[in-house]
Amino acid sequence: MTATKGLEGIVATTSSISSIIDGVLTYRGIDIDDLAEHASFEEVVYLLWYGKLPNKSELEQLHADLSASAPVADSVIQQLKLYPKNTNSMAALRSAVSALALYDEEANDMSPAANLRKAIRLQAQLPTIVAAFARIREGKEPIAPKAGVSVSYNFLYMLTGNDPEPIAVEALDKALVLHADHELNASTFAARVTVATLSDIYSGVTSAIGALKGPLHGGANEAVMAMLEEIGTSSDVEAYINNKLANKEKIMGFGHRVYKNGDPRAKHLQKMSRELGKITNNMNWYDMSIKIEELVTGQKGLKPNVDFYSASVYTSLEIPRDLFTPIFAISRVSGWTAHILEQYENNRLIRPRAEYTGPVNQKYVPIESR
Ligand SMILES: CC(=O)SCCNC(=O)CCNC(=O)[C@H](O)C(C)(C)COP(=O)(O)OP(=O)(O)OC[C@H]1O[C@@H](n2cnc3c(N)ncnc32)[C@H](O)[C@@H]1OP(=O)(O)O
Ligand SMILES: O=C([O-])CC(=O)C(=O)O
Repeated sequence: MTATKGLEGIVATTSSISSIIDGVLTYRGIDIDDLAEHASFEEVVYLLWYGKLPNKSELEQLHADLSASAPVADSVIQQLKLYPKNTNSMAALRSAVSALALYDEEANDMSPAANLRKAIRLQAQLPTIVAAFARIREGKEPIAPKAGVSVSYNFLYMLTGNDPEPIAVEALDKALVLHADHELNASTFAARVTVATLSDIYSGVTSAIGALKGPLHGGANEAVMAMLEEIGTSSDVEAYINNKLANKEKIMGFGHRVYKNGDPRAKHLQKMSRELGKITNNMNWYDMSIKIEELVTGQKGLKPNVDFYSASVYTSLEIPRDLFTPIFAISRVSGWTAHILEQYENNRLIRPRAEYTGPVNQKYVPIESR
């Protein structure tokens, strides 16, 4: 038995949800470029869950269901108020999502219909939790979700209490479309491993949030912004990046386990970053990002991944840096739940093997002889 480090190249499941073939990302067979251009986030959520684009009435029903499910149990909001004010935002989200299960009477109902209802509640309630957490830690009251608006609109509204600008809603919506699913990435795999024991959907999503939090995965978008802030201006980019590369340090937001010729989502986010920079009259983050890309791609051949330009996009939308990864979760919960439902449909326990590298032929030594 020989281990493959990081399971690179191992095909661990079949799935009909999303694919990356020859560098092309599709959701249910539709190219991400097509979806980024034309689809709303809710259409993508429907596509991931049901395997087809919704017609008008199906989409209206999904909007209505998400709207009706967006309010979060008051007990969970009260718990958020008890978290230390400096709690890591992904730790808060992980804990609150785990707590949602305690107040859901269907939490352990494993029927497909109940699991779909829980997927809707999870999709609807993650934005409410993230926005409530962001306000509570600033000493403000959470804002109740608004009925009849999109997930993107509602999230921005609940964050600030103001009706967001259409351009901001459009930008966030496109970012959510781009982040919704990604084959067997680490957090989706974590979700599938958890529910393959026939554990519940809340346990699966809680595992996934824990996996997304790390800086090698979803946490990279916050690390990118921390880097941009640390560098400060375009004129300091070259020295900073050269020094990092000389020290063999990783540049966050670059590289990918699967894409070696570039992440197809990055160009959409780069374009959004430029457009939002122009609109907000602050091209600094975009200009720095372009310079970093030139240096890292030029010297290492590494291309930006989805996390790189999303950092400057969210900053232009005036979203605090430590909400970037929770926003990733707000989008990716659509993919996680689609994969969880698919796992339940055709389940088998996921239990690989380890190549043992420890000592052999050891004997128990009585404690007085050690
Ligand atoms: C949504 C997402 O999860 S997208 C990924 C987000 N993560 C990041 O942006 C973090 C930075 N990137 C990375 O750490 C990696 O590229 C990963 C984790 C994304 C992929 O990792 P792996 O497939 O395991 O590649 P691995 O880390 O082994 O890198 C291969 C080589 O490229 C180098 N490399 C990979 N990424 C980077 C980077 N961002 N900066 C500098 N060097 C890098 C590694 O140091 C390694 O070099 P070596 O062979 O000389 O040791
Ligand atoms: O697929 C991966 O390994 C990481 C990624 O880009 C994602 O989850 O969107």
